[in-house]
Amino acid sequence: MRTAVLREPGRLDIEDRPRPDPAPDEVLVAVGEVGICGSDLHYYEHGRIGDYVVENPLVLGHESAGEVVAVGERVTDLEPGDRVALEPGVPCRRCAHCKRGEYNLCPDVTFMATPPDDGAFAEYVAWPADFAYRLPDSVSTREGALCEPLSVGIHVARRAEVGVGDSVLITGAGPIGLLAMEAVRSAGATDIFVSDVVDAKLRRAEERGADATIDPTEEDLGAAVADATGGEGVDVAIEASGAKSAIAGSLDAVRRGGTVVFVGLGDEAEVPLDVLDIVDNELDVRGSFRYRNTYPAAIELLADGAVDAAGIVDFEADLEDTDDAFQRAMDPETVKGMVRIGK
Ligand SMILES: NC(=O)c1ccc[n+]([C@@H]2O[C@H](COP(=O)([O-])OP(=O)(O)OC[C@H]3O[C@@H](n4cnc5c(N)ncnc54)[C@H](O)[C@@H]3O)[C@@H](O)[C@H]2O)c1
Ligand SMILES: C[C@@H](O)[C@H](N)C(=O)O
Repeated sequence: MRTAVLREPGRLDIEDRPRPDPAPDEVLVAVGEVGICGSDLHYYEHGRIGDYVVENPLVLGHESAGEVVAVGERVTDLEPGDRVALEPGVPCRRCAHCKRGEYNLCPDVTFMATPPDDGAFAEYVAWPADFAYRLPDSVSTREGALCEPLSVGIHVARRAEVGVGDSVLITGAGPIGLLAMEAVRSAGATDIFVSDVVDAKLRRAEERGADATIDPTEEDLGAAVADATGGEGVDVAIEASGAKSAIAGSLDAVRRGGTVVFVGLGDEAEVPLDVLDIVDNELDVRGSFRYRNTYPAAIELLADGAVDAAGIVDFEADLEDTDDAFQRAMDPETVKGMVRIGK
């Protein structure tokens, strides 16, 4: 089968590899579409993310969906012909976190395209059947692949406990910020503000229904949000850029008693926080890491037409052109590129 393999930073080669066989609990999936994520781009550019270093050739891609072509002998609920979205992180199922149900925190997770585990820029992937979710006819294979970043958005909306009528600020209008916007809207948020430093991203957020957009290089984020909320601040701020200034700005923009959730992963891990401000204003400050139990909700939301995930896509490319597609995806105005492999 053909695969796109990262052998050294800045170079993806198309290579033949043996087609995997499904284990007894696995399905063999003919991959249809795969999204290019910021973390794929980071491995492509730098060959590492923090302690995860690409030491051996690595197949990138973890936002994937496709068609089941074979099932292992113990798989009873999927069959060849089913289209499925693949949840890329498979936890150990045994540790304390897994037992508590917070399997996204499992330290022994196998996560596609995270060294040393290969991802989905390949014609076939063998994957545990319970992490493959059947797609109804009303959900396209592309939308199935986008269940992954949508899941990040759903988890952050859940972590923020967004409620009906809430006002929400989202800093960063990349795929995560834009899909968090879809998730918080479907959770009942009515006033959604989005900030970004790239004009095209702000326009994109407006087209997709943001009530107001803010460029923090042109106006003070906290002041702009205060103006728009009668001086009070938003109920919830979701930080989805990783930028140091947005981290501080999201704390300024939230109302007393409000909630700030950090989902962005910046290059700088240490950022000064005014703890007295957090205490005095009784803020809930939380992190949000990947997701758990979100795929069924993502698929339901897509099937109901409650969220638009495919609308974030700027372009698609064939597997052979994955390297070019990565170059295009690095343009700051691009939100999402997809690689089409099969049906
Ligand atoms: N916690 C998790 O589980 C998780 C999962 C996926 C991605 N992430 C992280 O979430 C962040 C968003 O992911 P993405 O794929 O959308 O990334 P992205 O790089 O495509 O989007 C980030 C956006 O933030 C904007 N930005 C930069 N500086 C800003 C500022 N000061 N204020 C407002 N916006 C600013 C950029 O212009 C860009 O549009 C990244 O840091 C990523 O690493 C975290
Ligand atoms: C969750 C996923 O989208 C993210 N890029 C990660 O590797 O953690």
